[in-house]
Amino acid sequence: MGLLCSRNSRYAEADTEENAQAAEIERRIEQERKAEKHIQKLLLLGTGESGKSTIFKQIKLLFQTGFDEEELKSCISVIHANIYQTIKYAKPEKGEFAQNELDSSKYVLSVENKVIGEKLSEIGSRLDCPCLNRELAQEIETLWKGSAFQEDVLYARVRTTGVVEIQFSPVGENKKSEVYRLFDVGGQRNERRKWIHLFEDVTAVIFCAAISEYDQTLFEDEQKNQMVETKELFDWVLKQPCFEKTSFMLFLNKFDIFETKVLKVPLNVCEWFKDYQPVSTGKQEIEHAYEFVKKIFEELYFQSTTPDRVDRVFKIYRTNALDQKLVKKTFKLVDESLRRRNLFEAGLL
Ligand SMILES: Nc1nc2c(ncn2[C@@H]2O[C@H](COP(=O)(O)OP(=O)(O)OP(=O)(O)O)[C@@H](O)[C@H]2O)c(=O)[nH]1
Ligand SMILES: [Mg+2]
Repeated sequence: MGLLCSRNSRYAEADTEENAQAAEIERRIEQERKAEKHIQKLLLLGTGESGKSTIFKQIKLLFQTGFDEEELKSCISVIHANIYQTIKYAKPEKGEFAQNELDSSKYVLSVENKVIGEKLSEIGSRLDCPCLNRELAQEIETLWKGSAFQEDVLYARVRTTGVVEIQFSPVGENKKSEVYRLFDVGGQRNERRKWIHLFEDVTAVIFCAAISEYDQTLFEDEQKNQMVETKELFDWVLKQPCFEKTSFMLFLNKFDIFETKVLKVPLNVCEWFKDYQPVSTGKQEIEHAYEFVKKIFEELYFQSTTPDRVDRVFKIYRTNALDQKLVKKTFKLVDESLRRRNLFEAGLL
């Protein structure tokens, strides 16, 4: 018996040693794999409600299939906030959702998902919210994968606090292991002091400006026009010493709202756009107004960029963050532009 025990313990020791060696090899392989990859840091910046998190969610849906514990937790709160809207096909409350009319046909839940949704919603409303267990996690995952829920999550307005990050590679494009780390931050004034911690080694800033906000005031300060706040923030970001070589991708977002609004509310209600003169009606007028806004942002960019930074990359994109195809197309352009930049810097272009 004693002999057996000591033999067993020797086997166990050998096993542990082998395991440790295997773990060490795996660690080294992983280290080498990481070193081979070219990690690029992207920051989503912009004022509150400009659409940063919506872009972030879209990119996540496009490039990441995994589902981690943190997501499961935040999922419960989103479900609780929104599931009743989904289940009852009720119109969302103003301010909580995107400002467009919802197509209720997209929101039909399966019977199974409806039952799960109601259960989770009840849990979310309890003060003693239980810990996540396997069963709950599976149910959340089932609900999460439903198309109605994916739509709902995109429309949900959850103000970001702190910093959220994903890492991904644009796959399926026959490209080398290019890896992006994308950061989403809160855009409201009290959140912006946290940004500075992220400003080192940034490959590109994706600056979101909601161009439909020209007649709106800030959530944090009802006296302040949102577009003027965006102007001041963009100017501040452009002048940051850390961004000397950083590329700037300006997303003129919420174009879908802009195109209907601009025909009803003249652009020049905003003091930054006071020189705007409408020239036409319909589609032509929309294009004219958009080009005006684009030009004004371009002028601001060049005014705020000192001569030693003129070789920074600066691109402007017209976006609607709710449109996944458009976000995909836009991100592809961003990706191409950054790759070209890398080749140029490496002297290969
Ligand atoms: N119609 C429309 N709605 C949008 C668009 N982009 C975002 N939204 C909606 O606008 C609201 C605010 O979007 P968020 O992505 O949460 O904004 P944010 O910039 O992350 O805001 P903070 O976290 O406060 O900084 C949400 O209800 C979105 O669904 C867009 O292009 N078009
Ligand atoms: Mg956000």
